[in-house]
Amino acid sequence: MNLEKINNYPPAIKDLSLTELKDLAEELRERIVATTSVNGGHLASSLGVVELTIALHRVLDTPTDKIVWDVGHQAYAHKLLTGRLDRFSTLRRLDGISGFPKRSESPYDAFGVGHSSTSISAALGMAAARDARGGREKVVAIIGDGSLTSGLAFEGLNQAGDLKKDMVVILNDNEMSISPNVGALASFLSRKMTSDLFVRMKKDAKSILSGMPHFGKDLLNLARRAEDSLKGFFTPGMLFEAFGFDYVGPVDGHQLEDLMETLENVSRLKGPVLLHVLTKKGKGYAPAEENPALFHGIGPFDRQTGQVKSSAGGPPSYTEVFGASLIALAEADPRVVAITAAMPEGTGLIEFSKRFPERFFDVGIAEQHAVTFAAGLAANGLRPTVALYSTFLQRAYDNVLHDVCLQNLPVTFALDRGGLVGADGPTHHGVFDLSFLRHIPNLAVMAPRDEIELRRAIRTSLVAEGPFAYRYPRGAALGLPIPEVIEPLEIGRGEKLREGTDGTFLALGVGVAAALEAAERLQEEGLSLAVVDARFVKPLDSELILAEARATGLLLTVEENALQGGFGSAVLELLADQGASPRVLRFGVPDRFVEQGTQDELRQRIGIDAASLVAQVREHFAQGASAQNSRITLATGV
Ligand SMILES: Cc1ncc(C[n+]2csc(CCOP(=O)(O)OP(=O)(O)O)c2C)c(N)n1
Ligand SMILES: CC(=O)[C@@H](O)[C@H](O)COP(=O)(O)O
Ligand SMILES: [Mg+2]
Repeated sequence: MNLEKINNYPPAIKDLSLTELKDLAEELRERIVATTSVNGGHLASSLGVVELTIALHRVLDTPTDKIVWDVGHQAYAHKLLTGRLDRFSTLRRLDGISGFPKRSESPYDAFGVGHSSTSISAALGMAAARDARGGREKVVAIIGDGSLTSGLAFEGLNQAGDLKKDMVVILNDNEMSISPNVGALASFLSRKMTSDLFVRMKKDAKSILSGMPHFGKDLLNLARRAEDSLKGFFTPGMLFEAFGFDYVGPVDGHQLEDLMETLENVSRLKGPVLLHVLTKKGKGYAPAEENPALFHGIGPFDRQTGQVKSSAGGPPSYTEVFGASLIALAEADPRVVAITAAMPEGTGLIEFSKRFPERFFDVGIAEQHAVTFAAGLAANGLRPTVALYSTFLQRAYDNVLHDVCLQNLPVTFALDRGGLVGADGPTHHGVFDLSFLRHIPNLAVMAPRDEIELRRAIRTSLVAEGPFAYRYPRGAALGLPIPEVIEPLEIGRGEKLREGTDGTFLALGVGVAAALEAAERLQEEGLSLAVVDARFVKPLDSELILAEARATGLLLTVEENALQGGFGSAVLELLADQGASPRVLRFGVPDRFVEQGTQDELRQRIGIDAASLVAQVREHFAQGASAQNSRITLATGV
């Protein structure tokens, strides 16, 4: 098998014949489909770049030459061609190989990634470093048409055109982001538009020229010769050439021979070059070709039928609850509008977009713009909800602070995938939001414990006078019956859920269920723990927290967020400011990046699931007097 040969020695790809390379493409597709059907993963994007990946490794001298993937969700073939065949079955699993390129995993992974639109900037930095130290390696960035919609990509293009470093940017154009691409750039890149325009122009020119009596024929021949440059002028080449790039393409991204030849030529050119490659998302696996959005990032599926192995009939996901609830509230209030940054499916806004097309905005992969755009909407009378994955809001910190909160505008941040997300790993865990939001003045920040509280949070956010953020986890809600009337929350007010005398769990979000279960189990061991859902990280329910500090003298904070600067930190600040001195144990995400795994595995590993809480609290009480020597304990997990 060609793949096995290459696995033992990646440069062996240079010795394969064209037929063997084509067979290799089949082997790669087979392996990618087989593994993702079991593990889940980013199937459609990876299938789309199989030939491109082969061509890159065939033409370049990796790992000396640098391949910089954008987002990195399409890099499965790259992994298989660079010594990770044996471990590929562990893709996205606990202690397995990552779903994204990762420098610590392989020297072939030139740059770690997971968030989009970083490739051009990173590749340019590498090219500048190469020149500074007199190196000779080639640098190639591969960016998708969706990722190109981000401002960051254009910042990279802008500087690259100015620095004129030798580098290649490959635009992998499949006309899709996760969903079909949006925005003016998408229409500009559109194959239909460019080809229609070109054909029409050619036709018009031909009939005008051939109608001229004397020199019409000569002109027609001249025009034919000029066809290539004319085509370049009226295709996306125009855009990239304005940025100082040489534009080559479009090239069929599934024709291996042409692709290798073009890449060979392009990699010898001086200065920045943009190679435009046309690919098909999901190529080679019919269900993914037919439904690339579903197979963008998919859970385990039956590879014969393409049917997703879902837990149908279970409770709705938090994402679905959010989407349905926002629709209900939008029906009653015409000022309610929703914004997504290229993730209408992921954030549960597809139904909203159909129901209220005029009140729904997909801004592309442009989180910073999404937030400032929302600020503009709010400044002019609307009630925008910006629905983003928590991890992607990290991009827009200043926009939240400067454009929304400083002006106290009523913008809502609906932060999906708050906490540990699972298989996507450290690039995607939403475990920093409570820390990076809670110090911003005017912003209320809360984490609902279940779907009823999420509905209440949504309702509250739309009547709040200023900005409001709520974050909720990836995955299924608890399946609670939804009351007919959803009451808004009192901002800054927690709720005591369980009485106890030996200590108090102060929890929020998914931590509440874990604390309740732990308290229940500890009761059986003779320990009486109260449980409070703090709800808000800001404003804190200081009254309730101080009362518990006085009543039980032991506070156990539980959060699925970084311990640094998170909820537990906020409690400590409150206690210090008030001169209160209960014993405090903090449970949360330790000061390191958490790897991939299922959410349950990760919670267990860092010690915030119910069983781990029980064990740690039991140990605390067992230690008795010696533990009293230190007043604050960090529960850091293993
Ligand atoms: C900053 C950021 N926002 C959103 C995402 C989620 N996301 C991952 S891939 C993707 C679509 C990328 O489209 P494209 O670059 O065209 O790649 P394709 O999947 O089409 O190959 C999106 C929106 C992300 N990874 N990073
Ligand atoms: C690569 C990327 O950023 C997205 O595709 C992300 O992996 C989606 O995550 P969910 O599966 O949680 O929607
Ligand atoms: Mg794309």
